[in-house]
Amino acid sequence: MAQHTVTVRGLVRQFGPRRVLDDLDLVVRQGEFVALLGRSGSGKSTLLRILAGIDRDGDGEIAVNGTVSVAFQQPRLLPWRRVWRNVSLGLHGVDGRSVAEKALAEVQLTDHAQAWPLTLSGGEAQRVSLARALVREPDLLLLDEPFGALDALTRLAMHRLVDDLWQRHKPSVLLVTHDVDEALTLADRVLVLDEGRIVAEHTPPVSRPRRPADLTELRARVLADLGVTVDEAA
Ligand SMILES: Nc1ncnc2c1ncn2[C@@H]1O[C@H](COP(=O)(O)OP(=O)(O)OP(=O)(O)O)[C@@H](O)[C@H]1O
Repeated sequence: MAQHTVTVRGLVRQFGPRRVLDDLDLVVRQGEFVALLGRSGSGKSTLLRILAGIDRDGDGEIAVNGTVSVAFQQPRLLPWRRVWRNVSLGLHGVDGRSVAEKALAEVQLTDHAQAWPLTLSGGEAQRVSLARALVREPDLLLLDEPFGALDALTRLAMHRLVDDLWQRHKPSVLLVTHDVDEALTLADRVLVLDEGRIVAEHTPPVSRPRRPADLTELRARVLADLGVTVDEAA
């Protein structure tokens, strides 16, 4: 039987008196793309930080099988290092330059390997951040609102890129997002977090790329789970 990349049971994370995560269960299967939706403050980033090992104060069973890379909403590049060095930072025992160039080619940034981060557009910087995550060939890719700060067109291009990278490398992915369409377009399973637990789970059609027209009904159901009512007449 295939092993799960993430198994979480009974996870509790408390800040003072407030239980942000409250007896949460979650499984991410090997090679599965899971999106996590939830209202602001529902604990999505907290969960990701716990899975990434950045926050070690969660109680419960947390098993992450394999290597993990994280990409955040802000690319967090080091401005004093060239793009390729940002990508290869922290890699040991390999030719950093050539693995960085390979990862940059995957995100179509070959021409920017020598550039300084401050000369990049927002979308380019976010692609560097993705290259940096991919260069480690992670078993689990944690994406925390990675496209939230991008304009709509760049975001669509990033969706295509991530879909393509995922299909080629098949890491397990846990994507935190506010964007219902992003979740429904990219993920195998869409989870809704509320009151510290997963309260709903949806499975978009398996076909890829997914057409917005195929997702209308599902979008309304997910929005209802999030407490948003859709005006049918709109
Ligand atoms: N270090 C901390 N100390 C105290 N409270 C915290 C801390 N980190 C997070 N919280 C609280 O936990 C709750 C969940 O925060 P988290 O960032 O996980 O939410 P989120 O679902 O990712 O929100 P958003 O969608 O707005 O990014 C919030 O109410 C936040 O104020």
